[in-house]
Amino acid sequence: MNNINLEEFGYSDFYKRQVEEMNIDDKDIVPARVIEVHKEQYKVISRFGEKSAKLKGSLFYNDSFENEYPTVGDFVLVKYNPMGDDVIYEVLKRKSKFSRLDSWNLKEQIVAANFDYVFIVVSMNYDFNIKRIERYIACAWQSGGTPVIILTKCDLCSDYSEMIEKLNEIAFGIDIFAVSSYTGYGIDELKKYIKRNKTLVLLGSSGVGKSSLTNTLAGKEIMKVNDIREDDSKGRHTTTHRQMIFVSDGNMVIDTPGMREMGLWDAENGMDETFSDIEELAHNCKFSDCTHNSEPGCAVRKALQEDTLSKERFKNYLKLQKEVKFAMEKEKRKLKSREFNNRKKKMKLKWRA
Ligand SMILES: Nc1nc2c(ncn2[C@@H]2O[C@H](COP(=O)(O)OP(=O)(O)OP(=O)(O)O)[C@@H](O)[C@H]2O)c(=O)[nH]1
Ligand SMILES: [Zn+2]
Repeated sequence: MNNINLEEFGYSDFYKRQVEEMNIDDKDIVPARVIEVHKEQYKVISRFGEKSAKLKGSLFYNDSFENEYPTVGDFVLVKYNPMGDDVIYEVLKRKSKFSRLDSWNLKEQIVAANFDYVFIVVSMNYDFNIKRIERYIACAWQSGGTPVIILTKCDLCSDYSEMIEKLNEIAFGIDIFAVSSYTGYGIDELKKYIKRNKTLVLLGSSGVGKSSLTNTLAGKEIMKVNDIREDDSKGRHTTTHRQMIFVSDGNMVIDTPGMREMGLWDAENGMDETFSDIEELAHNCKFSDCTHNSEPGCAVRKALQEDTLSKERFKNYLKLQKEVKFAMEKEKRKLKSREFNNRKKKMKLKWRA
């Protein structure tokens, strides 16, 4: 691939101006966009095509990038190297970003940058939770992207007018779409976001249909969809490491593990509010770590017996709890081992110095 026009990949005046102000007189230093991040290795796209790149300075660790490590979606300046890896010199100011707190060193970790739209993906069949959607919206506005609400799996729901009504109350000025990746319903209306040089991120809990939607928009299978039985609505968490996905010419979806995790952190925080009645009951259980299974003095089971708590609701509570826990633990394990490796590397370098 050669002679790429980076503008088609979102390189707009906002970034161009930054570069102009730097007055660089080296012809080999060019703007590029980060499309993949591996341990020390990056993949960037510039006018010279797709290339491998490394950070300037130390191969392993670089203080000058401490707070500004490039992330997927970033526009950067690279020194073009026809013989090998390009060298990343500078991260340009971002127009939007999602970040989360790194659990190891409590630093901000940016998980996606420079997207235009934030698709808030909510499944109609069981995921609908207005409080959570409100938080997603707040998150999206804060990120600098434009939120769009997508209600998925509308083939499973004959009447969703009530959901739309509820959404209209909280989502001022935000476009709301009901779609089905199975029947294709509503997909055409989303096409206005699938434009050249636009970048999207998808925010939403596991199993709501983010991968399916991406595939449907692309018109081909780019992402693996894990089939679940609709009767138990459980999401699968086998999402592998993907990064920038090219849906159509110059239209991109950022899908990083960190981005997926955002939906989950939020789901956990949302547990309390969503099921505040059950959490409240649980306060009265004899044991503070009661699992509401067979422990004596369980207030939740008592409520179930007395029918003051519906079995259906309790089942949903357990479902969400299980989903969130499972996914969180997996992500945490991954994160820990990644951070452990990074620390090991830093230690080694200190040693050598
Ligand atoms: N009925 C119906 N099922 C759907 C639709 N879209 C996705 N599904 C199903 O929902 C399940 C989850 O879909 P995915 O696209 O993998 O969901 P995801 O949000 O990417 O999930 P994670 O990868 O776990 O984050 C799969 O079994 C899909 O077949 C839809 O429009 N209608
Ligand atoms: Zn209990």
